[in-house]
Amino acid sequence: MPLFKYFKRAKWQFSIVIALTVINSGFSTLAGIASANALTQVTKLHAQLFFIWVTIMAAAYVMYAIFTYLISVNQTKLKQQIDLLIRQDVAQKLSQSDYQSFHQQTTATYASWLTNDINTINEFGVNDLMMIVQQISEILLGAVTLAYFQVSLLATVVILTTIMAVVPNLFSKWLSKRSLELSHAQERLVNKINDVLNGFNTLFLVNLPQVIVKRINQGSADVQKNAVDYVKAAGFTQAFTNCIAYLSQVIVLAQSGYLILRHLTPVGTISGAQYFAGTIFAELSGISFNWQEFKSLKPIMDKLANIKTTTQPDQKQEISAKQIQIENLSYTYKEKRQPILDNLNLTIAEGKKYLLLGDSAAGKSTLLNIIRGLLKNYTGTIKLGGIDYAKISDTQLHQIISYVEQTPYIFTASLKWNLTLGQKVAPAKLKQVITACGIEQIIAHLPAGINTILANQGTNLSGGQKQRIALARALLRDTPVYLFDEATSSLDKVASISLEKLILTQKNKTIVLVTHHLQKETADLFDENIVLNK
Ligand SMILES: Nc1ncnc2c1ncn2[C@@H]1O[C@H](COP(=O)(O)OP(=O)(O)OP(=O)(O)O)[C@@H](O)[C@H]1O
Repeated sequence: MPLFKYFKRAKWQFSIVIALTVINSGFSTLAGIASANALTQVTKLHAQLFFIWVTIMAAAYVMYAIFTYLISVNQTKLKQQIDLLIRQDVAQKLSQSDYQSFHQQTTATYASWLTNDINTINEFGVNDLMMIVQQISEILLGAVTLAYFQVSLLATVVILTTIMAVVPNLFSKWLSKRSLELSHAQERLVNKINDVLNGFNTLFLVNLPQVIVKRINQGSADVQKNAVDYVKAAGFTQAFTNCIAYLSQVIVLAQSGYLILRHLTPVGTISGAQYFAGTIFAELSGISFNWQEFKSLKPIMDKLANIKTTTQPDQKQEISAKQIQIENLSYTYKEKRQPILDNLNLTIAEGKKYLLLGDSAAGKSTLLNIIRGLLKNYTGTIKLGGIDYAKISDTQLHQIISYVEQTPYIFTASLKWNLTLGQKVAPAKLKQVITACGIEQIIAHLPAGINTILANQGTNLSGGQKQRIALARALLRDTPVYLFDEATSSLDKVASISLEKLILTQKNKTIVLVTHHLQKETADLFDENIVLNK
C-alpha cells in the first residue's frame, strides 16, 4: 500500500503515537485485571486487598485518560505531517507535468484530489491505521491476560479470532470499488461547483441564477448516492464482523461460567473473561473493518501516485541562433476531423518582426501554441537554432520564447509579484518596464501602490490593465523571442498603438504578433506578414 511510505517518512511522529498507544493499552489492561481481582477478593471477603485493587483500577483509568489526550494531540501532528507530505508529492508531480498531461484533468479535479481525497486518506488511512495499532496492542495484552486467568480461554479466543480475520476479506473488493466511485463523485461535484460559479456573471445577466442551484444540487445528489452506497458496503461489512464478535463474546462467557462452576478457576475470572473477551472481539471486529477500509484507499493512493510527469530531453548544447524553422507542419485536434494547420512551411528569422494574419479560427493561436511548446502532437518538424524541438526541454524553450496572451492570468498576490512572478529583478529595470508599459497609472490608483494585493484573480482590474501587466511581465523576462496573441486587444487605440510600437521596436528581439486590428501607425514596423487561411 503506497500510504505506508508516508508513515515511513513521518517515522518520528508515527513512533511516538505507537509508543503512547501501546502504553495506553497497558493501562486499560491493568484496569481490567484490577477489576477481576477486586471481584475475586470481594467474594473472599478480603477488604484490604479489595480496596488495593480498586485503587489500582482507579489509577489505571486516570493514566488511561491522560494518555488518550496525549495520543490525540500526537495523532493530529502525524496526520498533518502525512497530509503535508502527500500534498507536497502531488504538487511536485503536477509541477513536472507538461501542458497536455496537466490539462488531461481540470483544475477542479486536482483541487478535489488535494482536499477531498486527502480528507478521505486522513479518515480511512491514518485514523484507521492508528486504530489498528491500538487494537492490536489491546488484543495482544488481552490474550495474555486471558491465558493468565485460564489457558483454555486463550485457545477458544485464537480459534474465533482466526474466523474473524478471514471473513471480512470477502468484502474487500466491494469496499475498494465503492471508495473509488465516491472519490470520482466528489471530483465531479467540485468541477460542477467551479463551472457554475465561474459562470456566475453569464447566468446572472440572463436571469438564470437558478442554474447554479440546480447544477450544484445535481452534483450533491451524485455525491450523496455514492456516499450512501459506500456506507452500505462499509456498514454491511462492519455489521457482519460485529455479529461474529458478539457471538464470540457469548461463547467465551459461557466457557468461563462452565470453568467456575467446575471450580477450575476463581470467580473473578467471569469479570476478567467478560472484560477481555469483550475487548478482544470488539477490537478484532474493529480491526478487520478498519483494515478493509484502509485497503479501500489503494485506488486513491494509486491515482495520486500515477500522476503523469514528463521526462524532458536532456539537451546540454546551448541553443545559439534563435531562428525558428517550420517544415511540413500539420496539426489536427483530437476532436476534429480536418487539420487546422496543413503542411505549413515557415522560417521565423532572428530579430525580425512578423505580423501573423488569418481569418478567425484559421489556426493562429494553435500555431503559437505549437511554437511555444504547449502542443506537441503535431506532424512535421520545428527547429530552434537548428535543433529539433523534440530534443529541447520545455525549460530551455521557455528561456528563449515568451508568450503574451489576450486574457492573462492574474494571481491573487501583489502587483509587484504579478510582474516579477516572485523572481529577483533589478529595481532600475523594473522601473523602466513599469514606465514603458504604462503601469504607473495603475499603481497610482492602488491603495498600497505596487504592493497592493490584486484580489480574486484581478477582478478589480480592467482587461486593458491586465494586458499591460502581462506585457510588462513578459518584457521583464527578457527572452530573445516573443509571441503576442492579440495581447493589446482590450486597450484603446492610442494605448494599443503605443504598446505595439514598444513591442515592435525591441532591438534584436524576434516578434510574432497576432492582431485583428492592424493599425496604420505600426504597419511599417513589421518586416513580414505570415498569412494563415482556412
Ligand atoms: N483545445 C482545442 N480543442 C479542439 N479544437 C480547438 C482547440 N483550440 C482551438 N480549436 C479549434 O481550432 C480552430 C483554430 O483555433 P485557433 O484558436 O487556433 O484560431 P485563431 O486563428 O487563433 O482564431 P481567432 O482569430 O478567432 O482567435 C478553431 O476551429 C477552434 O475551434
